[in-house]
Amino acid sequence: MIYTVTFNPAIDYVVRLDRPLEVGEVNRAAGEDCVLGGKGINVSGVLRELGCESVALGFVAGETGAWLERGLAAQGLRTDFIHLAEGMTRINVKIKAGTETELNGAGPSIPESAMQQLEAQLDTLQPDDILILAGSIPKSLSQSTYERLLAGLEGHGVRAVVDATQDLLVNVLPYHPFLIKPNDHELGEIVGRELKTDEEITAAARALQEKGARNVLVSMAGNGALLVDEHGEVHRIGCPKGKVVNSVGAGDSMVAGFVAGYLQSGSYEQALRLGTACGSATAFSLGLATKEKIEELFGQI
Ligand SMILES: Nc1ncnc2c1ncn2[C@@H]1O[C@H](COP(=O)(O)OP(=O)(O)O)[C@@H](O)[C@H]1O
Ligand SMILES: O=P(O)(O)OC[C@H]1O[C@](O)(COP(=O)(O)O)[C@@H](O)[C@@H]1O
Repeated sequence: MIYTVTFNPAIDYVVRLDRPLEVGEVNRAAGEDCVLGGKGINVSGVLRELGCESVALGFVAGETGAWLERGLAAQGLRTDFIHLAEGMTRINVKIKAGTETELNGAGPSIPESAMQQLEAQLDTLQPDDILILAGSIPKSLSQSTYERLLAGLEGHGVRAVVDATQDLLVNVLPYHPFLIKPNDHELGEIVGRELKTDEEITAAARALQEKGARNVLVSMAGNGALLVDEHGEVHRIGCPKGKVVNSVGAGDSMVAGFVAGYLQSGSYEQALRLGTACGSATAFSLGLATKEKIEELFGQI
């Protein structure tokens, strides 16, 4: 079974302007949509489109949390969220005005008792299960939070996928995650320099492998992606052509496609192709990638 964990789920409030955003002024939207999101939840949504079952775990709170949970159930997603007694699941504002501006909320605090509930859920995972830890954590938690979960699972034979930034990601490397997926900017932040060429990206990805990561997938938005696999082989892929509508969730879609592709084929090359089809299918759609859009783009890669 595949489990995704979203510590800080979100309702993505996507607002479209038909002119550039004017900071400090009243801006009137041309239209708006609400998308139920958060990185792990997005991964679960795209996995479902690919015919892979998953359970979305994580923390929800308040009326927005109830809305999120109800909405995901209506979409047919399996969830097993922990309910926090205080606070509210955040609303993240995504402004599409030619360029994309994001305003992501802080999210509710997660008390130690709720952390322990999550650990009890993860204790039931079986060898060969896949655990996907994706997204930020509320400020109240330490940057060793993902590390703590992987330390607790050592020896269980669970394969971990981690999509996070900075220390939250770096701290899990000694636990040999099966896959990490920084984008090129996040990878640059980790190694402390701007990465401009494929050679520089490859060298930085290898540095994270030396610290313990098995496969490092570096996404580069419209420039495609680069994978350094666990055998040291470098795979480079571009993107299919299309009109970008909303790239929120493209990275999560790529993670879903990569995992599903690898489970189906055992091939990193195929995993990268399906990951790319899913990432671009989301970038070219208002919400997340659909099965039809993924199949259409997969045929073009
Ligand atoms: N503008 C785009 N055009 C085509 N494909 C895209 C675009 N943006 C993202 N994608 C696809 O989605 C993948 C992940 O996107 P990226 O923006 O790098 O992830 P993240 O959201 O994690 O920063 C890319 O590698 C690519 O396959
Ligand atoms: O565009 P990406 O990186 O795939 O992720 C998009 C998702 O991540 C979020 O931006 C939240 O990100 P964080 O958890 O890192 O704050 C959600 O609002 C959105 O659904």
